[in-house]
Amino acid sequence: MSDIEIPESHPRYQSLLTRHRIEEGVEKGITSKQGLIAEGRGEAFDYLLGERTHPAADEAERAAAAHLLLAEHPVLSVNGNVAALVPGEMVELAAAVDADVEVNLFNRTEERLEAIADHLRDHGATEVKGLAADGRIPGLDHERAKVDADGIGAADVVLVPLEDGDRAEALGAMGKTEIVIDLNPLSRSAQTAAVPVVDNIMRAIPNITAHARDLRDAPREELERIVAEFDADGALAAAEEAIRSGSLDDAKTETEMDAESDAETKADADAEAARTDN
Ligand SMILES: Nc1ncnc2c1ncn2[C@@H]1O[C@H](COP(=O)(O)OP(=O)(O)OP(=O)(O)O)[C@@H](O)[C@H]1O
Ligand SMILES: CC(C)(COP(=O)(O)O)[C@@H](O)C(=O)O
Ligand code: BAL
Repeated sequence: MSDIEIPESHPRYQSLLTRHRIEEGVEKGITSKQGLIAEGRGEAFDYLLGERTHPAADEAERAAAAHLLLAEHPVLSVNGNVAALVPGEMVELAAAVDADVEVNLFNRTEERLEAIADHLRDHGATEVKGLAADGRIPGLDHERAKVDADGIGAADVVLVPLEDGDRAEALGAMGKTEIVIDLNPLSRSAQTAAVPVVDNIMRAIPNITAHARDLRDAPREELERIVAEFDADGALAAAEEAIRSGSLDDAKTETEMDAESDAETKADADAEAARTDN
């Protein structure tokens, strides 16, 4: 990694930190060079989204937590970018929802598989799947088809961050519920997901974990209600609207908008009353 220190006061500190983690990931043999390009694409969308978690993404993160808690066998898929950016956070989420962690790579090499598994173990993972690769996802011709039969192969809910739509579609065809994290609301993976989380993985994973901890003791009915009420198309539309309007900083939930409109009506009425009094 370059030795340049980024001051925390820099206005784009988080984004620069992210670049450095990816750069370091490449140097350690964890992230592919393609990962640098994928990071650049993600950054562009994050810039347009105001580099923050908007209310629709937070709702998706809560729905993701509910799905993971309800699952019989949840699995968190890890590629070279995910391992470089959020290794400890993925291990923490796995512990919070009792999920397996499985390495699954597009640019698959044995060296990188081993390096990522070691890196996850260094961050507290006790078991890392993906090295057996004794299962296959039907209908995929590339390396992402290789999965562990008792990992992604047997999962009912899979978290697939930051990757191509092909596998998201193929996993859906296998009847698995997919949670996708992708900053591009137009990507095929986000469009295919049961729960598209349009947010930076650096913010999304800790927030899903926080929701999971909050919901850990919730009755099953409440988790099922959160899952049933989640609107995937609405979440994608809200993200696209935030990008197009450039007004994410002002993005409000409907409740906030209603409250504001009530306040404005009251202010108008007060002003009118004051005029009448004079
Ligand atoms: N830090 C990040 N957090 C969340 N998403 C990210 C991050 N970095 C990159 N991305 C997103 O990850 C995706 C990686 O690109 P990839 O090439 O695998 O998919 P794609 O071919 O664009 O997707 P699709 O086939 O789904 O349309 C991009 O959509 C990019 O916006
Ligand atoms: C670079 C990456 C985001 C991940 O690649 P890997 O770590 O090989 O699964 C890939 O999906 C891509 O967009 O090209
Ligand atoms: N866009 C590269 C292929 C993949 O992520 O699966």
